[in-house]
Amino acid sequence: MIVYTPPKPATTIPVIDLAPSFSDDPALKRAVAWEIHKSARDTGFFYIANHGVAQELMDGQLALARDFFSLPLAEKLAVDARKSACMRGYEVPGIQTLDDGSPPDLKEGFLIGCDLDDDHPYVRDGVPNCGANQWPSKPDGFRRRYEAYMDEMFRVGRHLMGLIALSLDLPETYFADGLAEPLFNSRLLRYAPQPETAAFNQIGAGAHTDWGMITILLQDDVGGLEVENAAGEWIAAPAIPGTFVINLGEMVRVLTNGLYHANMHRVLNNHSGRDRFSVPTFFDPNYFYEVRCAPTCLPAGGKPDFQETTVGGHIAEMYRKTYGLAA
Ligand SMILES: O=C(O)CCC(=O)C(=O)O
Ligand SMILES: [Fe+2]
Repeated sequence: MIVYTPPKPATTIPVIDLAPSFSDDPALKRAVAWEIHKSARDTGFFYIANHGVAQELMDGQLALARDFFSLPLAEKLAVDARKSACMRGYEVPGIQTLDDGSPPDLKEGFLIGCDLDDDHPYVRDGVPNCGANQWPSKPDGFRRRYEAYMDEMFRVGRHLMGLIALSLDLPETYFADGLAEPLFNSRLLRYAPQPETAAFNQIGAGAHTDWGMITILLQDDVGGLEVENAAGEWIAAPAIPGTFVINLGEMVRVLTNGLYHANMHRVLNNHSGRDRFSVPTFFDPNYFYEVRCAPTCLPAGGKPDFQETTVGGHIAEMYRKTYGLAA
């Protein structure tokens, strides 16, 4: 097991330069993996810079969100997620409650995931949350633009999973079995300025932890994302030009026996007077990949504290809970 103790509760989220991790020099890769290790032991959040995603593509994806949400309501409702058995498409404000017990989130969204047609064995077998996307006819090129963005998210997601493996003293290819066809969900989000009439504790996105392995978040310059540190204080994760925010989800806790954190975070949009747009992409190994404690995260003879689980099963369960779909 790797010995490291975070010195004190974080007050900021670190920026990790990925450039050396694309080199063939193992020492350079390991140095980046070590930076990931430290932030994963701390808040489980870090920014990545020099990831290779073109600024144009990042700006274009935020523009796609703005263009879609600016459509008249009737056009957005043409792809209403409530019509989709696998929750794809437009999410009206208030449809999700990420913080159980609080009022619904104020955000408005659009969700895509693995695009599986009716003949796919998962769909035929009724595997929860599997099926086809609902693509809107406007704005122009919506599907092409979103898919081009996702190609890059797959590249970054696979690369990060390799670095996370290295950061745990595992081979870089440790997750390769599960990453040929990753399970992913990605969403466009719009956070209108919080109305004065909002209920107590009703915010853009209620406090929650993410459900899968890693989240790759693109955000505009409005700000409002906050992360809970080890002292229980909310610290800001403001926009830093050219970066993505990466955070670890609940599956990483299982993988590392709690060594790496999947911290609470939330979104407020109280002060800007503008809409905030963001694009979180949830990147995971395939649906039936079994997540269990990695051999390097247990002392010899130790028993893991967390039950092993499949990525897809856990995510489907969390959809049911947060969208009020529980049977
Ligand atoms: O919009 C954001 O900045 C974060 C969104 C988020 O935490 C989520 O969708 O899980
Ligand atoms: Fe989240």
